[in-house]
Amino acid sequence: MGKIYITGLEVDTLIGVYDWERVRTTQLLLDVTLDVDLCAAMQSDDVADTVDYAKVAECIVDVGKQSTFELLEAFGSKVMDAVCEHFAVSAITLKIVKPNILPNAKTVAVEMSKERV
Ligand SMILES: Nc1nc2c(c(=O)[nH]1)N=C([C@H](O)[C@@H](O)CO)CN2
Repeated sequence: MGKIYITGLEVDTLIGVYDWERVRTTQLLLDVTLDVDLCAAMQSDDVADTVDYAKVAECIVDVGKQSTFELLEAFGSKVMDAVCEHFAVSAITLKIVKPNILPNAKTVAVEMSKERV
């Protein structure tokens, strides 16, 4: 086994509870950790034998373009479902950072994880 990380992935999406958040998209920053079997690619040096992190990033950006959730939790659930559906990961951990949204905090964030059943 092994892990693949994507950090600080910029994802624009319509998200938020309040009316003022729903008139334009917000940029979120995502940290993604994927549990992946890396053994084949360690031997073959072939991207076809692993999870291509560029394709995962593309998939997540697409989810953002298509989503209109209120809560980070619901958006995160959709992201994890999409990654587990399209890629050979045994688990995913996702941290979603929403910067500059509270007047007295730099960022807010939620973290969640999902294991393939
Ligand atoms: N646990 C959460 N709390 C809140 C969320 C959220 O997504 N998860 N969102 C909001 C608002 O949309 C926030 O961005 C502005 O106050 C509030 N609380």
